[in-house]
Amino acid sequence: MTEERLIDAGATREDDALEASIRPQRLDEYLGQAPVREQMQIYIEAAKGRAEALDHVLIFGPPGLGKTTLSHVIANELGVNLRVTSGPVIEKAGDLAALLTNLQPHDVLFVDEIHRLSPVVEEVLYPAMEDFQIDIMIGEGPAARSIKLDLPPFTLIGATTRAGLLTAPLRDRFGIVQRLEFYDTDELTRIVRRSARILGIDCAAEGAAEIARRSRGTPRIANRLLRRVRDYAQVKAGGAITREVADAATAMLKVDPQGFDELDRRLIAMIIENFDGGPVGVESLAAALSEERGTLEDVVEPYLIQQGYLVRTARGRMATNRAYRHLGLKPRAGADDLFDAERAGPPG
Ligand SMILES: Nc1ncnc2c1ncn2[C@@H]1O[C@H](COP(=O)(O)OP(=O)(O)OP(=O)(O)O)[C@@H](O)[C@H]1O
Ligand SMILES: [Mg+2]
Repeated sequence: MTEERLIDAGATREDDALEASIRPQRLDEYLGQAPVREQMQIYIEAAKGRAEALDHVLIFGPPGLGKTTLSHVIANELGVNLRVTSGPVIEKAGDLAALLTNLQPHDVLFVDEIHRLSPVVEEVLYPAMEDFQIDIMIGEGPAARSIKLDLPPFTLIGATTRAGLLTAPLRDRFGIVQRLEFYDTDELTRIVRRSARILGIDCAAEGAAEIARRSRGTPRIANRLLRRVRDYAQVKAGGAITREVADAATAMLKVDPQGFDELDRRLIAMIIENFDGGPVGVESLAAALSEERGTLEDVVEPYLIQQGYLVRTARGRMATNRAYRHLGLKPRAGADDLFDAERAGPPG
């Protein structure tokens, strides 16, 4: 993919630039995700009340739903420093040791893409998480010996789009596991209105709702669409984002009313037109679409499944009747009954 997709949930440079001003800092600005927010509020207050480090937190969910944001919010609410790193960046055990030994008591160490830690580094992390201790090797050859170092009590926050790729021992060491869900239209509407307020954009409630509906359940996309619609409003409509303006702007941007992007549509069309509606294995699908299997599994499928356009069955992916209708095709007779029966089986 060379061209940047408007609806792509991944972060871009422009996102990064505006990020600082609109990223929620406190729990009460973190909209939606009510169960996560309520639980975290209790855990944070309890840890502070006991003057302890918060238990380690694993946050998982598709790109752009607020994993990084939540980790910042948690550190802010705890009133501690946040150190940020990521799985692929920590190459050697020594890199991790250096990070850990530099923490202040109760600090948060945020490890993004934690499923990409190397096994050697992961080994160092286990005793660090469990006992706040690390074993490091001093010297080389026959004279080498390992010494134990005490660490300050700290909180590890791990984020991943792929909880399934985490090793069991690592997963087990997180006392708190939070799964982020796609946002509904009301929640995204509130997020758009909040961002508009901060960026000084004149945006009516119905305009915000229109943007929210087309944002693929994802705050990052909602914020990005808001900026593009603002451009349109400024040049074509005197600045204010009304429902009509949001409609016209998103139509110009060719954003699907369902918020689907090009890849969503290609995937649905591929299953229906080339694989007769499925079931088709994810590898075949990835090859046919010239996409990586991981992209399909982490980025594309979760939303399509949540919206009921796709099901994962033991034998592969299948398009639902809703997917047929989305492409303006006639559903296969009795197809969804079959899916319902198969949905009960293990995912494949
Ligand atoms: N609950 C929320 N309320 C308001 N805005 C949010 C919320 N969650 C995320 N955002 C906004 O969405 C943007 C993307 O969120 P974030 O960077 O935390 O996603 P992520 O899950 O870490 O994505 P990735 O997997 O790509 O790292 C942020 O700029 C933030 O402003
Ligand atoms: Mg992130």
